[in-house]
Amino acid sequence: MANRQRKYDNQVYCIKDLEILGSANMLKSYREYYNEGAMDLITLRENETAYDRYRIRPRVLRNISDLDTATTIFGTKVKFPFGFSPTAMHTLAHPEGEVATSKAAAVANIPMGLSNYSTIKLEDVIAERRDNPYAMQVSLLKNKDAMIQLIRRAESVYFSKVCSKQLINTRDSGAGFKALLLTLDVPYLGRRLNEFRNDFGVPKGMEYPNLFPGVDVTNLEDGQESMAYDDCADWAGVMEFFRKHTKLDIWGKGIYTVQDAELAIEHGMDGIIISNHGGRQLDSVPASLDVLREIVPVAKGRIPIAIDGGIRRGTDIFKALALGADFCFAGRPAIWGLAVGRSIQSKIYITLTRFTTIKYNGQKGVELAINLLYDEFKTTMALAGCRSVTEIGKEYLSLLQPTGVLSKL
Ligand SMILES: Cc1cc2nc3c(=O)[nH]c(=O)nc-3n(C[C@H](O)[C@H](O)[C@H](O)COP(=O)(O)O)c2cc1C
Ligand SMILES: CCCCCCC(=O)C(=O)O
Repeated sequence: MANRQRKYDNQVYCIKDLEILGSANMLKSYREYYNEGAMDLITLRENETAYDRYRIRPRVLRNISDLDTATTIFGTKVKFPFGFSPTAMHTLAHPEGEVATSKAAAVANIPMGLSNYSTIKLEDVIAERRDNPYAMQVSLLKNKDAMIQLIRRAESVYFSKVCSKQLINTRDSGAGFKALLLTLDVPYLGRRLNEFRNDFGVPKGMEYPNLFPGVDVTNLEDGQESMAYDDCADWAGVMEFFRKHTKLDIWGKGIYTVQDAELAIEHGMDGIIISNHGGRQLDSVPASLDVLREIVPVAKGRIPIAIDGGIRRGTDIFKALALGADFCFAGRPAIWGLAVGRSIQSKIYITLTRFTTIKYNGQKGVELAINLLYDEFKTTMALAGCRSVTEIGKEYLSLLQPTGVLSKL
């Protein structure tokens, strides 16, 4: 039983349970903002179901006693090939918001992408020394000053931090922001019908303290120019701007085609995330897993390839790696973990004999999400007979044809 954690809080045994319990803890308009996507949700659904078309082909008697799930991303060793995609406004799911998500990611030693629409200052998200890597997501805006001040702040958290009165160069420890994730697929926001139907809005006085510090975003007029997306952006201009303003690695997030993967390589990006924004931008685009299969034959080994969208199980992570991804991210599981955290009560000790109960523990909810995926991934590796992440390859998968026939990849 050593490899199995049988009892989880609140009867949550898999990410689906987490989704159900977390969703029940949220207001309808917030729940639908998080869980739904663009138009008829075709891509949103396919992101998940694409994984079900593959079957794992285990090998036996492989001596998996030294099984190692570790890998590297953004130049840093992490616990397993999984991290959090940047998602906006975590405080709508839990009052501790991105701080809770960050603490859980740090405890687990996995990477976290921080949205530029985070509702907590990036300096507070990384307030203590952490050894896991972070990536700052940047939307391409017309307002270049907003992006430049964001980059400066992300870099200064990365380069120098005072810990226990000692100045630490976090570049050496692996902590802090190591990369920018440029969101390439939002020249406009997608049409999310739930937001129209629910008249989705954020609470009065809310800010995006990383992009527009001090601005009450609920007071802005629709289409406010200072916050507008850059609909003139092109490859050369974007790369020139970011290379000029940062020393951090530059990853492109929102790659949907082989042609754009080629352009990312040609323009010297440091990595790509194959992503359709969790089905929230253009509906009817293919599942990200199907795009991965097209991109791997031309891009593998030339640029690090990550994927997000629909990853809900350890077997999904295994399948993406077997199809050639170097790393996997997911967005919504962190949100559901935060929301589940609303009903996790924790006892904290004040002295050796007295303790108090904290009602809301967002960090514990997010840790639950990570632990589930980690346990499932480790179990999958063990049962498939893979001792290290680099051993996972397409020989461990078959494609299940609609006829029921299994075909080799
Ligand atoms: C509620 C929500 C907010 C998001 N906000 C951002 C964002 O601010 N910037 C960004 O680049 N992507 C954003 N995304 C997209 C995620 O980074 C990621 O691509 C997506 O969640 C992956 O799909 P998954 O949720 O199925 O794992 C958001 C996604 C969700 C669900
Ligand atoms: C003006 C705030 C927009 C936040 C958008 C965040 C996002 O990308 C999402 O998918 O939602």
